[in-house]
Amino acid sequence: MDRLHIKGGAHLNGRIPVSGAKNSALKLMVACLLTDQPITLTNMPSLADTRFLAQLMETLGVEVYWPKGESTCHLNGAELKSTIAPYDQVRKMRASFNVLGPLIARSGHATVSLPGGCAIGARPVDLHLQALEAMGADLRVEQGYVKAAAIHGLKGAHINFSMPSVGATEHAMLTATLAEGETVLENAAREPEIEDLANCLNSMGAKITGAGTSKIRIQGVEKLNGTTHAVMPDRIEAGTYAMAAAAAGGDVTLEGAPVAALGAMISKLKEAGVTVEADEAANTVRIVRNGTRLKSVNVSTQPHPGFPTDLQAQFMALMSLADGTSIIRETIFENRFMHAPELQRLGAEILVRGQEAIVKGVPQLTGAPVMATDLRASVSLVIAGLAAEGETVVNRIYHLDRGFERLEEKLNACGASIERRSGDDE
Ligand SMILES: CC(=O)N[C@H]1[C@@H](OP(=O)(O)OP(=O)(O)OC[C@H]2O[C@@H](n3ccc(=O)[nH]c3=O)[C@H](O)[C@@H]2O)O[C@H](CO)[C@@H](O)[C@@H]1O
Ligand SMILES: C=C(OP(=O)(O)O)C(=O)O
Repeated sequence: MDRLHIKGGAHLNGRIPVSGAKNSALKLMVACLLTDQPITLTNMPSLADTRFLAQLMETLGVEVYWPKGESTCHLNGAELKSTIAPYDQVRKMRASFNVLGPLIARSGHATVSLPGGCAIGARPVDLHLQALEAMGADLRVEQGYVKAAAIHGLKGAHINFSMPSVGATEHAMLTATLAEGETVLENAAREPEIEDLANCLNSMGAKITGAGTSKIRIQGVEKLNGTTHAVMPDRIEAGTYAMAAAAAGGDVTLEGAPVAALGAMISKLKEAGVTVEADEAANTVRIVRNGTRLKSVNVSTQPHPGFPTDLQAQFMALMSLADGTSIIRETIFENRFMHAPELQRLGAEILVRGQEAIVKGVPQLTGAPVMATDLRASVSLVIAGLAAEGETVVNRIYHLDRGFERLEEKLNACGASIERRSGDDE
């Protein structure tokens, strides 16, 4: 298993290009199931998750042309050959479950394994299933699979989500594009990736309005066309590198950053005493911290436009070094503090009480062997390792490879010292 050896203590200086967003790319790939015409996605991040989903697409009969090292992915679902998404190809990530509705819309039936993804909470799929049932799908859950059929086709429906769910909103929106009549989604999630998906679907001929607000209307159409669409930049990757620069110190400019989507993160960094220069026209964010100690800041994760749960672990690494005590509340997932005991190995002082972590900042962290437990937890350990004195070894980095493209290369280009080695955990 690969691990990262990080020599901490160096300031980061330079420019980091932001890759396409994993959480957008995955749902955009699923959209190819809705049409028999080719879809071309540019700015595609080459990640374990996107490559793995490409394999599931191939199992379903989609022709995928995406050479290694290229950021353009061609998907052609002219003829689907299967409507079964097997356990082994769905269990590793959340987004793969979103093939269920599109397969029903396209073929009238589907059998899809219950999903996996980061182990950060119970993560039920009840809202996904309720939305599909409201559109007329008959569903049974048997032996870990959802078996679905819509003998009379899918019909538009009025769906009022009991909580905003990113995955359920996207799933319902994808499915409703080909349902008969109008679908209205109330209390929909407002994450920017939902807007990205709606823009792509509209360019395929869908009729979606309101994406990015809590009320989305989808007027079903008979057929969708192919398209070419650029995946939006990854706000979580951008936020992660912003926090890495803030923790290690230095002067880093993020290039191709989705500035408008980073509002909550930028204001928290500023509160912590970091200089942040965001330029929306140039799509850049400059992060500067030289010498001054970070200030402690409280944060509570919230659905967009609030502070994202996918940046909570990274912010905890940062607050481990702040002057004072900060309270970090996780309100989206019930088990997303697994990085706390690992950060403690580096000398962080963190007390977890239910949904709150109380972080008492220390002046200096010290390198140690740690273990990655999920995607964002892993990268929080990289951030802490960059700021720590001495060597940190992050074991089990396959989690990291799910969501960060060329992480060592990007950080080393700014002066970090990160080396990937294979072999047993240390
Ligand atoms: C691939 C992808 O895009 N993953 C992101 C997506 O996950 P995902 O789409 O899984 O997250 P959701 O927004 O659905 O989850 C939010 C909350 O709703 C709950 N819930 C969700 C669905 C459901 O049917 N029933 C239910 O109770 C979840 O357990 C969680 O407590 O949004 C999360 C919240 O921004 C991010 O952390 C993930 O990185
Ligand atoms: C939680 C994440 O991914 P997934 O939803 O696939 O588990 C994430 O990207 O942080």
